[in-house]
Amino acid sequence: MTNYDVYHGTGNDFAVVDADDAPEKTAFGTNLCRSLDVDGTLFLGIADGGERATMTLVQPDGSRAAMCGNGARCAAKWVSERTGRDAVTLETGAGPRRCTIEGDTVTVEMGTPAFAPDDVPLSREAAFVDEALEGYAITAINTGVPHVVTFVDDVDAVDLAEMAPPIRHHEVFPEGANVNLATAREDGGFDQRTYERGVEGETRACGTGAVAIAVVAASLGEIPETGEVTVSPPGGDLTIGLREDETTTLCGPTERVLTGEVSDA
Ligand SMILES: N[C@@H](CCC[C@H](N)C(=O)O)C(=O)O
Repeated sequence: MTNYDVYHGTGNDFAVVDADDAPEKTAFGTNLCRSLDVDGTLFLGIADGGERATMTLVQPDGSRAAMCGNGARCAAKWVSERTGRDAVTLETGAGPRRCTIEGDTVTVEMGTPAFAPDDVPLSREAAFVDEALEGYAITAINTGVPHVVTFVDDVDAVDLAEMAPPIRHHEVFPEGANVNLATAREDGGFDQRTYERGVEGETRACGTGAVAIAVVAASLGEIPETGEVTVSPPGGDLTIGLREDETTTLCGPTERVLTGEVSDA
């Protein structure tokens, strides 16, 4: 039997498994996603007494994602509950990500987002900034994984399940893209809805997507280039920090919802 915990970060939910307990990750992680109906399985390997941990995300379709903002928040909370530490560096496919834990609130250093075609990646040599694609004005960015952001009058008035797949699978994105809708609110924040690659559907929150919305909004002159902005997916509020050195942070609540065990067979 293998033990697991289920956490969510603003409604983005994950099974969390000790990497040492699961020699095979892809089939095991995919099956766990499907049986628990969660957005991903995180395999975590604590190292250096809890100073560091490796993080591998297996998604419901069997794919692996280099980075996951809400997954990183849940992972840091899981490590903290085992080590008693209030900080951990997660080794992700997108590089090391320092996380700090204060009670149930976790902040992740999300690094520097990139618009360059090789970084997103794009199958062309020019960045994709506020340009029409499949009927929407979109901007493409990598915040650890590829994202598309489009600003609309009302995120809830759009049929995300219908509009997102042609963009998510468009040939201009050789590795695909997560698709984010954003609506500016009068309080300076943004409403968010995200269709996620790997889940192949809408999730209740996406951390790398929230960072993408804030950074794209700043780059288009919609909000100041530095400071904090609240981005609100259906699952709650996320605080995005935009720094002068162009690095970003993601902060929000986490919650452990259940603990269980599953047969390895
Ligand atoms: N939910 C995540 C993003 C997970 C990765 C994404 N589905 C992909 O395949 O790129 C987040 O909180 O950032």
